[in-house]
Amino acid sequence: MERMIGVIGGSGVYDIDGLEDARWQAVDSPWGTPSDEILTGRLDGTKMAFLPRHGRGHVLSPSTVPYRANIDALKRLGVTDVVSVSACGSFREEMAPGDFVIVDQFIDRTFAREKSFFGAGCVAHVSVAHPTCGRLAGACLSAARDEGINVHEGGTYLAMEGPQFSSLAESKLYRENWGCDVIGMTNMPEAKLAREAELCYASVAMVTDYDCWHPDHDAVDVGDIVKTLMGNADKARAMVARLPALLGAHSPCDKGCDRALEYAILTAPEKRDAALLAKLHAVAGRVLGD
Ligand SMILES: CSC[C@H]1O[C@H](OP(=O)(O)O)[C@H](O)[C@@H]1O
Ligand SMILES: Nc1ncnc2[nH]cnc12
Repeated sequence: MERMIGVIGGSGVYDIDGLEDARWQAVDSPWGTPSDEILTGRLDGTKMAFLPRHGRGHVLSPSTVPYRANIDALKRLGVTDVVSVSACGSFREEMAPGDFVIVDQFIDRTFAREKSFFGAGCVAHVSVAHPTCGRLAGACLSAARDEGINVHEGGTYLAMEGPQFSSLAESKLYRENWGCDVIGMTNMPEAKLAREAELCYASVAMVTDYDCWHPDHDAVDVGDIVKTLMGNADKARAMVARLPALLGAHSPCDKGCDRALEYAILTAPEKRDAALLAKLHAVAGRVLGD
């Protein structure tokens, strides 16, 4: 198997540069239409695929991003490693606007999204105790450090439904009682779906603001966010450009992300739903067979 790095670009990140043989291609998925066409090409010889999460021109809200179609489409293209780059608010003074956080935990407060490829007719339960891939996250950390970015290793990301930002009471709850470090609206269920699809997943959260808990920042202002976003997006592209050299050739994931479904499917083979199995072909074909 050949390594292919998939990058899901969040707010402000609608393309990546420097790809050889670059082309935007439509990918069909039985889970719906992905957020946009996918930009494919090679970087330092490594296969790359880039998908703008909200679509070019930012047309999709966090609740309407087709998370299942996106992950399925990346898997269909041959992606082995998914790097999510996202804008986020910060709950920590030391995680300042412009800093990057290599997220390693999530609290999922989203409620209006499809969260699994599995369901009636093929039930599966994967572990998300460690929802990001330590190896891929480590490469992102090194890439960001090498780029001179102020980057924090580890952090808990509160995934909220949105699209409105948090109230002050929510912001204080997440920060003071739940110990969260950053907040955003998109990494869930994306990370859960990547795990179900046996893809390594890392989340690079790029701080744009202090949410509303901070005494000097009364409310989140999208105008301020956009100013910070532009600088963050340039840094993200530079960080991504360093990943092929850091990751090298493909090898089985030492954290087991690529075998997440090994013992996850509970539905007896004779009770499985043929239509659902057909939809699961790209995501779970390794364990379901043909
Ligand atoms: C920039 S305002 C809030 C918006 O930005 C983040 O999106 P993404 O995670 O795709 O970068 C945040 O989650 C909200 O969707
Ligand atoms: N404060 C915040 N809350 C939720 N999502 C965000 N994305 C960027 N800043 C955010």
